[in-house]
Amino acid sequence: MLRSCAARLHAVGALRGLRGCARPWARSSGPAPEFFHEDHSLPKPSWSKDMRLLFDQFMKKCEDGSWIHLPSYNYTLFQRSQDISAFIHAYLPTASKLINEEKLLQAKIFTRNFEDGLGFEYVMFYNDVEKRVVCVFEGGPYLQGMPGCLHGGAIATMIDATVGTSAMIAEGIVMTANLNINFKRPVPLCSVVLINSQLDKIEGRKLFISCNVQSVDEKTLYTEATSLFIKLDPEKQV
Ligand SMILES: CCCCCCCCCCCC(=O)SCCNC(=O)CCNC(=O)[C@H](O)C(C)(C)COP(=O)(O)OP(=O)(O)OC[C@H]1O[C@@H](n2cnc3c(N)ncnc32)[C@H](O)[C@@H]1OP(=O)(O)O
Repeated sequence: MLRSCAARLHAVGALRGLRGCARPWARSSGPAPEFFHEDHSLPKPSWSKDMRLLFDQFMKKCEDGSWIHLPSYNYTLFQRSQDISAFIHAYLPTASKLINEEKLLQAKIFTRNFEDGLGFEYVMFYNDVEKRVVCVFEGGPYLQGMPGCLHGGAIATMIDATVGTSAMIAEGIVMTANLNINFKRPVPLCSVVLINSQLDKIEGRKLFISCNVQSVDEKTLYTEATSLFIKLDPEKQV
């Protein structure tokens, strides 16, 4: 079991551009640039007390191996342009006709490219037995929607990232087909929330993952969501 869990986390690593992972579509090899080495899910001076407290609590749970801390980087997928190109041609051939490959060299994960403390601050943990990914998330002042509240799109983004991580761990290369969100209470800007996701079932290429967003004391249920992810089939012309 640990072996298969490690294999799937390895797949997530590959998706995030970690070094040394098997990438069947990759045509080149060699060391990754330095920017891949910074794990953005580790404590920073800009983190709030609540964020740090929850990080420490989850890291404690990681000690017996039941939970795993998931690293996170600010550049996406692959470190070399030919890798990106090979991936897109293999998995997204229709989209590839419209993609400007020069611009791809500048691509970054948008949740990881705000100044520290101003945008998305988050860290995820994974429990293989329970098939859960939990994200500790604090939305900074640049994510305001209604005055004093987190923008719904920012919440949707982090839900997508959390359930997407769960889907990638389970099945590798997936895309969101459906994300259904009920916003039940406004999330206060700059507060820490817990995004709890649960892999409910897998049917063929379809992965069903549910999710909720709660306050740290678990007294307020802010948001509930369900999602459908589809494992990409390189034989299909998506
Ligand atoms: C990187 C590290 C960062 C860190 C990790 C961060 C993670 C972030 C995750 C972000 C992920 C995204 O936002 S992805 C971006 C947003 N999503 C997209 O752009 C996807 C756009 N849609 C598509 O490309 C396509 O529709 C796909 C790939 C989803 C599915 O196309 P397909 O492969 O041709 O599959 P298809 O045959 O149509 O469907 C397969 C089965 O699923 C069903 N199905 C398909 N879509 C739906 C649907 N919306 N609702 C219900 N059912 C559906 C079909 O009926 C069928 O069921 P049956 O007949 O078999 O029963």
